[in-house]
Amino acid sequence: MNMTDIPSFLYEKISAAFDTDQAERIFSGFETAQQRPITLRANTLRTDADYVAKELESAGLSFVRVGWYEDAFVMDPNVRLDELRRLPIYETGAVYLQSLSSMLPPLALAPRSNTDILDMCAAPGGKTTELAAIDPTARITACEMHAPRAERLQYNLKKLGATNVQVMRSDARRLDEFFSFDHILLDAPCTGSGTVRAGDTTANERITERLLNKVVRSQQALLDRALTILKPGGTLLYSTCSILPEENDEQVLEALSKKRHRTCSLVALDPSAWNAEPYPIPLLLGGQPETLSIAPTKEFEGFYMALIKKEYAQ
Ligand SMILES: C[S@@+](CC[C@H](N)C(=O)[O-])C[C@H]1O[C@@H](n2cnc3c(N)ncnc32)[C@H](O)[C@@H]1O
Repeated sequence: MNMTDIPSFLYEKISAAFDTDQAERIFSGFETAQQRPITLRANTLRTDADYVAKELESAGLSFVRVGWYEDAFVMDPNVRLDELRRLPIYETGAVYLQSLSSMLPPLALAPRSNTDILDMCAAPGGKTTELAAIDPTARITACEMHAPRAERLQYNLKKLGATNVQVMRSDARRLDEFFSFDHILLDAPCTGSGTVRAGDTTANERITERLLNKVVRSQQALLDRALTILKPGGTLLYSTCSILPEENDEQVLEALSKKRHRTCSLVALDPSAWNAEPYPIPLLLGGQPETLSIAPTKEFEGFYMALIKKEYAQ
């Protein structure tokens, strides 16, 4: 493989953070990502997965259903975006184009029914709408700081029929302690290092030390706030589409080491929940045993998840 196809900063970071086998897996994942097929989620707020399957078949678009999630579809590599976008199921919000990795956090959070949920960094709303579909009885607050992205979020919520969601256009780092939630999804801003495709000429300018330092600061502040406004007895799912330990395990362990968060601890995520064929999740090895790092592959973006529980104070 030609290493000049991978951003040089990222190449060095990955080589330093992982053993040779895992680093090679990541680099070859970036290579095969060039052929990543389109994936989508049936939006059960509008329809069900069998109806989506029938509509795709009658449009002559081939797909494979995913073993661990009945609403997930992997399209044949020959299916083009414009073919999908023309379909009534796309126009009416019966499907949402979403990567397989990014379907995992709402499933891993697995909210109890009829609870208060905060999606802290929500736009464009893939995971918000998935949460809304998982539990239409939930009261979901979707926070987004950037105005144009908040508008996109609002648009997607309406299109997909997620009526149990309130949008809050604010900086989630400053959410008042007056708010509290049973479940929080913190899908943090990140370098996007897991989504790199070899040969992407813009990635070298995008993924830099400066960006890493900026997102690490923001992740720290967001995680600190999330742990503060999580209700005792509640759970927080932290995720990034990065594979760098600075944004993932190191970030989570640093937050949990703070005295003020002593009632919070990691809950082990069980990878066997997403092990079914076809498309079992490809795990990266060597991280914290309770958390999950997903290797970039042809079908999956590199991704990270950690689940945290807050106990009642003694
Ligand atoms: C990784 S994206 C979220 C993707 C989204 N969860 C989804 O599944 O569609 C991170 C989002 O967080 C927003 N963001 C970044 N910093 C924020 C902050 N301090 N408060 C609220 N939103 C923030 C960004 O504008 C971006 O839309």
